[in-house]
Amino acid sequence: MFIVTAKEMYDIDHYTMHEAGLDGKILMENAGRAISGRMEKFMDKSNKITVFAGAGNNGGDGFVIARTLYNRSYDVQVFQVVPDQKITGDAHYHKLLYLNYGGRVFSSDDHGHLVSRLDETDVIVDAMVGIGISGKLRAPISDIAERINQSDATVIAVDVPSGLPADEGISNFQSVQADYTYMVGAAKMTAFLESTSPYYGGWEKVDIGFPASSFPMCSSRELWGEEQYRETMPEREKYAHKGKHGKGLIIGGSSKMPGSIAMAAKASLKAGTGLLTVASSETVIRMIASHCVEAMYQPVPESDGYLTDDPDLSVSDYDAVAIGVGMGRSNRSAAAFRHAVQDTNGPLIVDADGFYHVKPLLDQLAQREHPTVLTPHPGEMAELMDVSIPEVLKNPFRLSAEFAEKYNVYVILKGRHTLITAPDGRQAVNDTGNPGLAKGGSGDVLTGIVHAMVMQEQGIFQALCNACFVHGAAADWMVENSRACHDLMATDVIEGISMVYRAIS
Ligand SMILES: NC(=O)C1=CN([C@@H]2O[C@H](COP(=O)(O)OP(=O)(O)OC[C@H]3O[C@@H](n4cnc5c(N)ncnc54)[C@H](O)[C@@H]3O)[C@@H](O)[C@H]2O)[C@@H](O)CC1
Ligand SMILES: [K+]
Repeated sequence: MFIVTAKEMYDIDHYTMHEAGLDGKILMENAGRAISGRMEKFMDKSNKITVFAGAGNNGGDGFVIARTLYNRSYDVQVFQVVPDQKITGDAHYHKLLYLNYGGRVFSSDDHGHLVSRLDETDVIVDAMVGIGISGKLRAPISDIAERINQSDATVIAVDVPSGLPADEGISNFQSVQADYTYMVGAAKMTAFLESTSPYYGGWEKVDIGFPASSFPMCSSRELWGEEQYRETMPEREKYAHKGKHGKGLIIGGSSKMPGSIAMAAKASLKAGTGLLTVASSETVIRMIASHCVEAMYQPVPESDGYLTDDPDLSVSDYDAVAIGVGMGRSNRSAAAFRHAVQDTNGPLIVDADGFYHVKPLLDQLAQREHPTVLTPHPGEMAELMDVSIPEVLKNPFRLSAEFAEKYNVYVILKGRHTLITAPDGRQAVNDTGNPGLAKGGSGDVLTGIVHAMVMQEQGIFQALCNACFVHGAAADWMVENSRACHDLMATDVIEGISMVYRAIS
């Protein structure tokens, strides 16, 4: 499923109508019919349905929904939230059809009727404003939005809850709070932002007949879920040997945080790494070796509990190197970091305290011939980019793309909707995971899975998307079957990896 901005959606519309030749009225018919069909799961024939229709094509969708439901014997009334003369074009065509079928349209200026109808309404259809919104919701629609939000009815939004644009970048907005949103043709960016996604309620995409080829032409952003995982995750060959699945190195750990690297190592092995070496201080190795017996260990010198550089550590001998987990922010470790950036001869994954060390080396990352992967959460991303955390949360798509392009890195911006970005601008939002992952250790496990995935036979971008998918799906499986979000531990997520591999292939 593609994720679009308003401009991209209008480009898809334009292509469909003017290049492929499908009439806009038919698209609107398809949208309204698809939504009314799916809405029926929320209703029965005794329900009263009130449709709020605006002036644009979003309102047009509303008139099709009203006609379809009216024609199926539902008790439907439409409240038009703009004067008659504002309803033009395809929306006007569908308004007339609705009237010709016998439907009734009222003005939202008739407050008495509006209030009494809302009192008895079971289902509200919000078709006031869609992705054509500009700025904050204006009166009278802003007042009606407030009334809708106070009502006890089930609120179904058409395309987007009225008040939200498709694009990221907003902070001052007022929106209808939907229980469920049917997004038309493609998912909209605001469905994945921390501040706006809750207004969508549950959601799904409805297909209205846009040519499949128009989406990749207009957008390079998609939602990564089970379908994409199944399509891209490589199968293990029958005669594969351990060397085929990657010879990996993880560098990190400090005496204060020995667990991090242990979890990353376990996750890496569990996710499929063929041969794993853990490079850490002797103190850390003593603490963790019995917890991860499958790994090999390479002691490196330490100072005051922190790793220092070991010039003899041959980072170039490994297929992929992960560095940073549990490493701490001591400047004693800076040289070890530079060593990994300069000599790693394959994908380099940087996480956690690694960001502190990598920041002065960003220009060097840009020169690396092999992929570099950074896995920050919004706070770490803000520090890397010298912007505020609210700024990152407001513009995650744009900031990740700018950063990835500038420094030639892959970025995994972690969060409720983890966003994966490639240096060439491709982006994916991961579809799995739950609040149980908001806990110390989750990031270490993700690093381990990413480390394993980049060594399997798949494109690097797909590898990162699949790593995020497996991480979230493992957490989901555990929460569905044996844990709750409260008690889910990072080590449980490692256990869940097996279930994902067994269940989805
Ligand atoms: N072919 C198409 O163009 C299709 C469009 N579709 C629907 O059309 C929508 C986009 O249609 P439009 O481009 O006509 O735009 P919208 O219908 O989303 O919005 C435009 C209307 O909203 C009003 N408006 C804008 N900002 C406002 C604000 N801040 N406060 C109050 N009112 C405001 C404008 O005055 C205008 O009347 C999509 O969201 C989708 O629902 C679907 O029917 C599929 C096909
Ligand atoms: K809407």
